[in-house]
Amino acid sequence: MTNKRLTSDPPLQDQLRALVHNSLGEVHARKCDYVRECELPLIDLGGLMSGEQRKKAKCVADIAKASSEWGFFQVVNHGISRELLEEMRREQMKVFQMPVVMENFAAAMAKLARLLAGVLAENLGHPQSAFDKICSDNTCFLRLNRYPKCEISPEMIGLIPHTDSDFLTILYQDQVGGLQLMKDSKWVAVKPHREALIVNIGDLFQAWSNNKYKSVEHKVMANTKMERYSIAYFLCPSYDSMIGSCKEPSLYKKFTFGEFRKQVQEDVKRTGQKVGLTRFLL
Ligand SMILES: O=C(O)CCC(=O)C(=O)O
Ligand SMILES: [Fe+2]
Repeated sequence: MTNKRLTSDPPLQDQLRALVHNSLGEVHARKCDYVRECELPLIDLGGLMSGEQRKKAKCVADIAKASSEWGFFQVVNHGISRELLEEMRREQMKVFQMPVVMENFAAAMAKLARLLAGVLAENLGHPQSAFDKICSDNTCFLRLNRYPKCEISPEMIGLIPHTDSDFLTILYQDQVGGLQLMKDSKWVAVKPHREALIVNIGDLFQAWSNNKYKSVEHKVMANTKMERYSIAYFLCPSYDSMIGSCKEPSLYKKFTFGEFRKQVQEDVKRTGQKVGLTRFLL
């Protein structure tokens, strides 16, 4: 993730600048005509709703006239409240700010994920930078999860049991709860902590660490009263990165992240389930 991408607002500003620059010659080559401001035909739609036939007919005639003479018109008394329009505008502005916030968030998560992966690598006698080169901003990603409430049953699954196909995941969850993980062959529910982010080891770290670190099955149960939101950041290597074991004898065959993903996708397609790391056991 480059600084350029972070500071560019709108995101494609550089490309836009080049485009404008290239087309400027063309614009100046044409004669610069004076553009007059106009007032579009303004139609009061109150007439349409009125019980008075005469007013209604006048309104219809105005619409038809503007449609044939201008092909454009503006309407007032249209029935859409100012509050709704303004609320929508505020939401629109948020949507357009979203990519910038997301990029900043992903960059901060990436830094933390790399720090933790480095510490775990060092603990097994490898340099802290073991994953710096192979982890790629192009394959790391954010997943924005929403779990609607389910009033019918507290047993409703929000996200099926799975392990994560990455090195390490960082999860920012709200206070609703619902995340469960396998501990000593039993499901346990994670108690939300307002200040804390959750970190879990993924399949690639389990393979790299030769089973020292565990990629544990987890799932999400839907809440009966509240919807739940979480954001997960997945630290992944580039697809051609070879994932070997950090020590011999290795329990797993060597594989690239690309091969691993392909195998997972094929298994899911064929059996409806992820088989995961056991596919690569020696
Ligand atoms: O929402 C959660 O708590 C977990 C999400 C998760 O496991 C995932 O996105 O892989
Ligand atoms: Fe997960």
